[in-house]
Amino acid sequence: MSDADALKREAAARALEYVRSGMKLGLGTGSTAKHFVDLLAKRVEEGLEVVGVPTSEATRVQAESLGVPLGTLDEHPVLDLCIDGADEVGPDLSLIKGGGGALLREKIVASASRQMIVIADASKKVERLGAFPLPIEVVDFGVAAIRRGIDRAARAAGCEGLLTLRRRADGHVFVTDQGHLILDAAYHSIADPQALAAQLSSVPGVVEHGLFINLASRVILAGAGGVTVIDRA
Ligand SMILES: O=C[C@H](O)[C@H](O)[C@H](O)COP(=O)(O)O
Repeated sequence: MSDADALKREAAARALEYVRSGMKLGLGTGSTAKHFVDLLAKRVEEGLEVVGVPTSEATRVQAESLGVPLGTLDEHPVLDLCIDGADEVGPDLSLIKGGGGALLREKIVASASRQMIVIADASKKVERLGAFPLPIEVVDFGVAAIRRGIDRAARAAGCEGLLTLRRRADGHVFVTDQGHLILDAAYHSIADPQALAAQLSSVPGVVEHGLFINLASRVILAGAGGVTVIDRA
């Protein structure tokens, strides 16, 4: 296991301390959330009773293969706790998510959860969001027009940057679990995430964006010096 991976697992292990028997859990997506699901499965084997609602097909397949009981948001519209990774964590615990393309289901699940705990290695903590390209999920219709709409909206929030259509490693266009496309926006530095979020949400054809504001209640960061837990003020 690489050093970064060991830190991700450490953060995931700490998050498990907040899980109680009987809880309905949102299960995040990505390499850090994968560690959490793995550790959770071991606790389930030992008798912990939980129901997980996965935020992606990848997480569903992993959790299912490890024997974690799963349900849907239709069966459980309110979840006790959602545990997920992040691509960037800002000072007020606002986040950029969607590096793995799961932002839409992740945001729906996080919004349906009483609490969201973000787990990450300490390198994800930033002074200002935006160095990580912001994923924007769009419908597969009129993408050139949607791009123009996004550019206009972003400028109104003080952001400008190249939009890149996400592709898979094999060169094919990346399609999300919901059948949409992703434009990765290189804004570099987002001065007002709330304003940008509102602007992007107003563009027809934008399904969701990777700015998660006022959703994370707690962030667990694992770094060389140990684990830090930060609660939203
Ligand atoms: O779409 C993917 C998610 O938002 C991930 O939680 C995020 O990209 C962080 O992933 P990782 O834990 O692999 O860095």
